[in-house]
Amino acid sequence: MAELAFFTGTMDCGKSTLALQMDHNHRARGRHGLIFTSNDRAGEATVSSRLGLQREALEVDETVDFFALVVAEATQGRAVHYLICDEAQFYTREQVDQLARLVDELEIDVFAFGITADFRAQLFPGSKRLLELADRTHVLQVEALCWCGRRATHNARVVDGHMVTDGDQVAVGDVAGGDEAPTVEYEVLCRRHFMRRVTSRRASVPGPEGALLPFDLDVCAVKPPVSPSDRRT
Ligand SMILES: Nc1ncnc2c1ncn2[C@@H]1O[C@H](COP(=O)(O)OP(=O)(O)O)[C@@H](O)[C@H]1O
Ligand SMILES: Cc1cn([C@H]2C[C@H](O)[C@@H](COP(=O)(O)O)O2)c(=O)[nH]c1=O
Repeated sequence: MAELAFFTGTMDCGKSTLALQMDHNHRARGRHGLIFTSNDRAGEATVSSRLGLQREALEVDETVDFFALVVAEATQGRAVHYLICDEAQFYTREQVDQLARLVDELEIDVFAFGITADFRAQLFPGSKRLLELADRTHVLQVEALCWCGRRATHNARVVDGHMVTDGDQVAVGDVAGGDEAPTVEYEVLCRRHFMRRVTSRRASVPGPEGALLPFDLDVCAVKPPVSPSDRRT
């Protein structure tokens, strides 16, 4: 039975690595798949993992019709067994509907990968629709960590060293510590430090508390980093 599976998590939790591994495993068993991505950091039509793996892919923009594309492929004698869809947060709602149709009407497995929420903790359109439609949703097991040692759950955007909460939803960029100096930088944080806008940079510079994001949250103190053995599970 074909399925629509959504693999999600923060930035830098291993989604693209898993996407390439899944493609490898399915291809190794003689299945024919198509790999899609959108706005990968490494450039157009590429799925790249921070572990160094990279593969050519089909670039998804708003004109792509997954259903028509797969039918055209099959009509030319190349039956498609599965799709790998990276950076699926950037897909449109209609495109995710097309992916679900491929599963239900043509029995094609669709494995989608993407971050759930943007730098304001608001759902991306593609992720929202995937959460609504997927047969199963997996939060990746490799946890990216906040500077405090807790599990990171949020993606903060950092501009000129400061966390921002205004701007375009889409701004391609990397987490700090990547190979190249990013134009737009992101840092993964636990919820409490995301809400209080305490990035690693701010945590190391004692100063007044910043304004809270507009969420209803009890006051929580900024604590020094905890060692892995003291981490909460
Ligand atoms: N030098 C490294 N050594 C070991 N693991 C690494 C290294 N660099 C990155 N990683 C792993 O790769 C993960 C990021 O993988 P990637 O597929 O690029 O993430 P995502 O697509 O979710 O942003 C990190 O969480 C880390 O586990
Ligand atoms: C939070 C957030 C992220 N992005 C961009 C930044 C990266 O280019 C991708 C995520 O890629 P990854 O493989 O999961 O690291 O999304 C964005 O455009 N807007 C945001 O709010």
